[in-house]
Amino acid sequence: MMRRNCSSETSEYNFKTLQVSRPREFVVQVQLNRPEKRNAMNTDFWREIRECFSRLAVDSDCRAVVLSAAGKIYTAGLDLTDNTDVNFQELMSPDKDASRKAFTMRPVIERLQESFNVIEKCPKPVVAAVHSACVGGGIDMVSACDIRYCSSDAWFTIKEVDIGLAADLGTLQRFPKIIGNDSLARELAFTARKFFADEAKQIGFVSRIFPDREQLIEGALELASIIASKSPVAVQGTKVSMVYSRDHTVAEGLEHVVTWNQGMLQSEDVMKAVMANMQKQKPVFSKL
Ligand SMILES: CC/C=C\C=C\CC(=O)SCCNC(=O)CCNC(=O)[C@H](O)C(C)(C)COP(=O)(O)OP(=O)(O)OC[C@H]1O[C@@H](n2cnc3c(N)ncnc32)[C@H](O)[C@@H]1OP(=O)(O)O
Repeated sequence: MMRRNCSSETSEYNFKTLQVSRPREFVVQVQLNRPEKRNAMNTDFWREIRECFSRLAVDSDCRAVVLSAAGKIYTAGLDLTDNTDVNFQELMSPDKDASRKAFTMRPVIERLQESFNVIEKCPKPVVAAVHSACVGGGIDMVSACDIRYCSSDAWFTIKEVDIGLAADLGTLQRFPKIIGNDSLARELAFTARKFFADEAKQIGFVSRIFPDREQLIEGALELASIIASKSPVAVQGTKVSMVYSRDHTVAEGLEHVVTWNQGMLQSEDVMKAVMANMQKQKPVFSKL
């Protein structure tokens, strides 16, 4: 496959906690980049990941995303030292009425949820490339991705019960559907038991394991590159339809894709793809 290396960092994605680059044609790599704090999710992160994926959603030079992380581990989850978004001390203080504190918390949690919902709403497929530890909020995040790959040293924990919380950023909603085993999902969420790469693959949480981080990133970029070589109209329609269908009946999903394709079948990409297929050539699709 032809590889145009566009590895330079992109000036339009200038963040403190994320490093964004374009390592392959139409592929964007978003790297969690606070390694000294084990990529713990602080207030800058919650804002930046929201901004980043909102922009990628409408970036015509992006057709697939790899979500990786710099440093020793993938992520330690919620930054337990940052009380900007969630101030546990203030919440426990008896000075303010409980229901008023609850009303204040609601939009805060909704905003944090949106930080990962944007990954699912982004129509470009997102491949999570997980090495070493993926803790708490990390499971929320990668559960919102389309595909998960990991390295053989990876381990995961739905850690929230250990800090006295019910996970509230998507794990409890998405994880059981990903693994298709409600009993095991509950076991892992009730106990915070660590599960390692082999079990993650066996239960369907990740689809491939690579020997180390380097080969993991290479494998994830290769996959993203293949996805990016296909019609963006077809790929993005496929993601939108699969996300919709997960949460609806078969009949509703079919109705949705009829409505989608009654417009999208008019795409020039259909003819280009068919012709290229017949002529055994590689199609070139214009930007979307
Ligand atoms: C409304 C609620 C929204 C979201 C909720 C999400 C829930 C969660 O995410 S629950 C999970 C919370 N996270 C944890 O409990 C993990 C705590 N960290 C660890 O267990 C370990 O750090 C480790 C992940 C296993 C990694 O170990 P190691 O590689 O040995 O690193 P350390 O020496 O422990 O840490 C290095 C450095 O990073 C800081 N750090 C690590 N984790 C966090 C964290 N979660 N929050 C803030 N800071 C963290 C650690 O303090 C060290 O900092 P120094 O300045 O070097 O001391």
